[in-house]
Amino acid sequence: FVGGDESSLGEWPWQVSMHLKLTTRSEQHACGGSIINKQWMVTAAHCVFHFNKPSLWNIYGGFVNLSELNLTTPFFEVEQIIIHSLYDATDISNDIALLKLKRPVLSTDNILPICLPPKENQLVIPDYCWVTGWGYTEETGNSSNFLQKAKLPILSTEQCQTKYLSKKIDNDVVCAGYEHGTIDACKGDSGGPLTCQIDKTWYLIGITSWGEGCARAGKPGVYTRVSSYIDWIHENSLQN
Ligand SMILES: Cc1c(O)cccc1C(=O)Nc1cccc2ccc(C(=N)N)cc12
Repeated sequence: FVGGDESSLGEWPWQVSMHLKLTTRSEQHACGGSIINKQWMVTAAHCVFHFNKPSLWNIYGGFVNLSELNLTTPFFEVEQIIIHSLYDATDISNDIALLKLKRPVLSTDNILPICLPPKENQLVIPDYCWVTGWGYTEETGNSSNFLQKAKLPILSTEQCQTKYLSKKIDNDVVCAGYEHGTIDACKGDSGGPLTCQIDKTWYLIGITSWGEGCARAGKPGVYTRVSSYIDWIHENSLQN
């Protein structure tokens, strides 16, 4: 995340780090994700599209400092990966996936689910919301050890379309960012949450998806609009 501040433990208890196992003994943070109930988490489809074997992933929750993790740190294993059937890598549409965890998440002070918004836009989204992640701190940089956070202004669909004239910006995404750039999500933040506090409750409004470069002026971040996928989430994450 570019231009953010360090988060404290328990501030974003739904945030998880998805570690991709490259070899039997090495893994690395690849994407963020959000816990939505005791058995399921949501992330971006582009995080898992080429790595859709559940055994490739170790999910870490309840911490803010990546460098604290070691081979004895407990993690959640993935039982099932469900990628939206309409995910399209060319225009990065329907960039959403569900991961079923092998064991239920026991909520602690530092691990709690985030609320899903009601479907369609029944909620009034505030002018500013929060984005968090361990992604690149510069466009050509590398991941941050500490979970970063920043408050970003929410753009209207029309405003965002004017920033990306060659792309399709519709109501299935939500854009966030300052006109001058400077503060923005980046590679490695993908799949993580855009959360808004509405009447004292935190809701998962967006999933970090893409942007042209990172923190560039006039190039806001683009997030999957979660309220457009509530039926899909409920249909696919049946808690049996
Ligand atoms: C293509 C690319 C890189 O290779 C390295 C860093 C960034 C990029 C890039 O253009 N954008 C991106 C690539 C992958 C995930 C991204 C997530 C968020 C944003 C954002 N600005 N909100 C940009 C992303």
